[in-house]
Amino acid sequence: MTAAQLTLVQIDNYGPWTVTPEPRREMDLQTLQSRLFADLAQYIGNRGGYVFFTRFDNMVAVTNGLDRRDHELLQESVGNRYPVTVSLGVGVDEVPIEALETATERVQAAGSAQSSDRSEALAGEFRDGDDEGEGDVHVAHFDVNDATGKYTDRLNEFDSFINIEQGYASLMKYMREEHGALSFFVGGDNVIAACPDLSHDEYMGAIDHVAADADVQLKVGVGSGETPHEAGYAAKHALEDCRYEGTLVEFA
Ligand SMILES: Nc1nc2c(ncn2[C@@H]2O[C@H](COP(=O)(O)OP(=O)(O)OP(=O)(O)O)[C@@H](O)[C@H]2O)c(=O)[nH]1
Repeated sequence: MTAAQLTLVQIDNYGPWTVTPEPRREMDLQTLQSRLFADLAQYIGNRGGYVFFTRFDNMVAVTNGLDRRDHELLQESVGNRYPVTVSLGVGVDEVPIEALETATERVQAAGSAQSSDRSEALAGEFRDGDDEGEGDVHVAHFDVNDATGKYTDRLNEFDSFINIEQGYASLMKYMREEHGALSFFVGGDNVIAACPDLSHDEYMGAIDHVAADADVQLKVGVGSGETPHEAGYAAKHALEDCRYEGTLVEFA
């Protein structure tokens, strides 16, 4: 059986901190946020997980392979090195959005995002990493066809960005609503999605939808594995197969 373990990372009481004792310089906040994301990417990535920056004050991670102790150490390390702390909620489900719902409810139950009483909450269930038979996580790596020729080499960066973001917005909504999948922009023209077990036709449906809705042509490689890294790495290979075969959907 497939099951994704999702972790919501939420900075504790960040809103008030950004304006106390008076508004902080924006580029200092940007530096903090991007460094925190980089640290999470390294910590979680080294353990086979994936993390996405989403809104920076809240980040979403796929943490199959990370146990409670890994989460505790992450909180301790952030707390030691940053002027902010993070709360973590963890959920497990075949459908990624359901796992994230559970993870989110657990953080919300511990207190508001803007409560000075909540600090380093950790709540959740963890997949048993010892159980090899527990099943795979599915990762889809979407990429815009010839983004370089269509956008990067032709348009200014802002208009390229609008085109890519429109495709992303269309895809993320469709995948969430139709399949409970979570799609995240990861830079360039790339979107990585944590998905349930979907068929070739279901991925084709997503690609057709984005082409009609946002006039952006995607292709996708899909991989499965015990950890997000294994699944995502296989997905990258499948995407290379798309390039080689000239196809729009390939499974590793
Ligand atoms: N995050 C991430 N970004 C990537 C990856 N591969 C490419 N990119 C980004 O995507 C941009 C475009 O690269 P490609 O997707 O290879 O180029 P393309 O013009 O769309 O060509 P085709 O994908 O072959 O149609 C690059 O400048 C990178 O920023 C990847 O595996 N991960």
